[in-house]
Amino acid sequence: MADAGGQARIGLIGLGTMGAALASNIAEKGFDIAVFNRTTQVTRDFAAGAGDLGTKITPTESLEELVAAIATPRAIILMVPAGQAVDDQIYALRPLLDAEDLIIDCGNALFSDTDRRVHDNRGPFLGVGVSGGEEGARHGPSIMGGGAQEHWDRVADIMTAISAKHEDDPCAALMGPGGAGHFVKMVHNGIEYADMQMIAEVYGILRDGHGMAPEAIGDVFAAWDAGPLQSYLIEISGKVAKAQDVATGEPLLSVIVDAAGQKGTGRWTAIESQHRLAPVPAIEAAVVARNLSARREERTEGERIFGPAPQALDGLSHDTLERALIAGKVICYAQGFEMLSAAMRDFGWDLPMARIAQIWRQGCIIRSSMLDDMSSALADAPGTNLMFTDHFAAIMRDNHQALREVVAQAALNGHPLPALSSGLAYFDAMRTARGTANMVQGQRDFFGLHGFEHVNGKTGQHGPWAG
Ligand SMILES: NC(=O)C1=CN([C@@H]2O[C@H](COP(=O)(O)OP(=O)(O)OC[C@H]3O[C@@H](n4cnc5c(N)ncnc54)[C@H](OP(=O)(O)O)[C@@H]3O)[C@@H](O)[C@H]2O)C=CC1
Ligand SMILES: O=C(CO)[C@H](O)[C@H](O)COP(=O)(O)O
Repeated sequence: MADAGGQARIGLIGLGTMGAALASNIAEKGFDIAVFNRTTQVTRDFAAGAGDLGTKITPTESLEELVAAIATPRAIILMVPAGQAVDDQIYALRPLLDAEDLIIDCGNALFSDTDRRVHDNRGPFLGVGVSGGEEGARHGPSIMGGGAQEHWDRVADIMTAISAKHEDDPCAALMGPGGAGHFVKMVHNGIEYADMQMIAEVYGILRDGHGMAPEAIGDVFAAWDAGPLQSYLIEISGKVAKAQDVATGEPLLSVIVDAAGQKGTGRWTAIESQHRLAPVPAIEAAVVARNLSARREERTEGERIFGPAPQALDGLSHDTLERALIAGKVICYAQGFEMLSAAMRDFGWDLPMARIAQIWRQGCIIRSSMLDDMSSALADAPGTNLMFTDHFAAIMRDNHQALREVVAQAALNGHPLPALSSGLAYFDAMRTARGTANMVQGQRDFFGLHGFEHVNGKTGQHGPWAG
């Protein structure tokens, strides 16, 4: 689909893991694409390895050459690290572009940066969240667009064509204006963090509590992947557990250091949730767990001082663990969707909540068989916490006791379960009509005359201590 002058329909900058895969996907769907990478050899290698797709790909070795290779009005995708690299790239590109040329940041930008870039009046800009890792980018990611409708419309055919499909329904949509697309992608990653952490916590119980070998743990996850927990993350956890280290023949898990990396999207979700007064404790706990995992020397010293914590734990069946994870999974998504609701309220966005659940059904990291029902639940009861919708309330009724048993047994036997336990506390707090914040209000009024609301509805009340 080159234009009459033989120019490319779209350009892409950044041929790393995601950019190379996305460029190949775009070319495969029939769109001519011009590509550029900071390190020229990467561009040459990419073009040399493009095979049949080579006829659709124009490799370029300068920004000027890239810009000249794209039909006007131009559209150029950025697939470079979030932050300064994106600003630098925009700064370098804009002087070479026409006023109506569109820049599309498909990396994991902080949504407020995207908001700033959309509104900086330097030219059309979209911030687009892309999920699915390298495989998704190559064969069909989930795509969450943000920016003006008229700008999205200019590339909607490409976004739709390259996206994952769920029974022919494309997993690509415009979420809203400004940074809405990157906000939704950030929350997607927050849910991803919490779900991954809960799976890792159950892995710990199977390993340290039940003394199971990785291969056998992989079988358990594989069996769960055929039931209500069916999801990409459960599937790959089974595969990770079964993988072997090529050099030693040992289970791969036994040679991987227990310190989790992070690029920031989970941390941003946790921080932003506080600004929005949107409780997402399971997501926060997952971020904390990654931070704790990095404290390897201190953890080793702690074990020397106190002895190893996790003890054998025979009382929990696989069925109970599966049920606990089912409840945990619902809680992860409930917290994520609640955060999206808070963003709608605070930013005046009209996020398509049910559609978001639909475009997460394929292509993205948190794809799960539960998302079909989540989409229906969010459509039927907009604004309702997912845990309180008919379908998911029934799931929580059936499974929260298992989550309780797992958290209780784990606590008694020294297994740290930060995400599962905070998920349970969230559930219990959200089902308690009369909580304990009356005490906090009493304390605040005692030391600071902050006032409290009386149960009779009168506000600005004070205790006797206030005189
Ligand atoms: N990996 C994943 O699973 C996913 C990643 N993302 C997001 O996609 C974006 C790209 O990630 P990924 O492909 O994994 O990253 P990689 O590290 O694989 O690739 C980064 C690319 O950006 C280029 N680059 C780096 N710094 C600069 C700079 N200062 N100026 C210009 N170009 C630069 C690199 O060029 P060079 O060859 O010269 O180094 C390379 O082409 C990130 O925002 C990431 O968060 C989103 C979803 C999934
Ligand atoms: O966006 C992604 C998946 O959806 C990226 O893989 C991201 O890098 C994952 O986050 P982190 O590196 O912090 O684990």
